[in-house]
Amino acid sequence: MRLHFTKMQGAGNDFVVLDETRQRHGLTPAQYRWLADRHFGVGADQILTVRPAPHPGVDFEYVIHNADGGEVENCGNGARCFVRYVHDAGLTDRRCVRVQTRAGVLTLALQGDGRVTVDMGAPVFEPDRVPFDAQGLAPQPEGDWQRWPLALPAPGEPVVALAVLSMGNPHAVLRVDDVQTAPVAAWGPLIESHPRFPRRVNAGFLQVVGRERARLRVYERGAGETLACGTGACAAVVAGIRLGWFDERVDVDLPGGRLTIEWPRHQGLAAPVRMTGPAEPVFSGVVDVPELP
Ligand SMILES: N[C@H](CCC[C@H](N)C(=O)O)C(=O)O
Repeated sequence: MRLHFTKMQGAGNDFVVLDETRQRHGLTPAQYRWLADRHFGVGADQILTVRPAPHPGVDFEYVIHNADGGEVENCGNGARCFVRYVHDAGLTDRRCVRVQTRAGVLTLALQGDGRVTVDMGAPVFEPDRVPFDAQGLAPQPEGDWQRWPLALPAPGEPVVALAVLSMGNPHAVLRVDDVQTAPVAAWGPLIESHPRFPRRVNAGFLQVVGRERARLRVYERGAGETLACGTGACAAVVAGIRLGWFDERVDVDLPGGRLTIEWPRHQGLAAPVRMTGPAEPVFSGVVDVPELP
């Protein structure tokens, strides 16, 4: 199947963008995996698909597949690239669009300086909506929101304390002294696939630099460590604000670039998280995707 695509990146998190506004391609998980493969395919952390609005309340449908071929609920860096794509491709003349994802509706706005601001919606702590093992995940009263002990499956591994929450997609945040020396390669896969997370989880390694500065590395569900994770930056800042480490606006430095996250916690736990960061096209191309079951 011959496909037109556009390669994009947001703070180094990279994407293949497909336009299905006129027709569906009907790709299989194996074909999404092929497109994401950095040796046999195009190469990307995620595949983003633009589809027509499923209802009048939004402008487009925004569909996300991880490099492992699985469809997921949300992708923050991808959302910024999404609005840059639909604007540059002439699919809209608006600089602010609303999109429907599996997790809900996002509002995406192109800024004058080329960056993009996304209203990511409210974080979710309730176990019945957080795709985790609900055991013991009842929301804690403010102030003593516990960091969750997680006994890693490997015997002899230390018990780590994680903050778990959802930005539409699941996140587990671990505080570390220095992201450079954090055990991302060793612990990331263990946390990602730990039995406590029945739909797996994105594992964030957070270094608190100051009340308005953080450094973060993320071992992403279905993609491994990426150069940036937008929902991961949102989850880390929200967890840090609730645990008293941050003010309500934090610059987060990830290996691929900087994201600015704002959460007006004083408005309540249901306050929406806003993320601002870069979104850049890299190249466009045509590729023959093999027939894969
Ligand atoms: N790996 C994530 C999806 C992509 C999220 C990330 N690339 C972002 O920018 O938010 C998951 O399985 O939930």
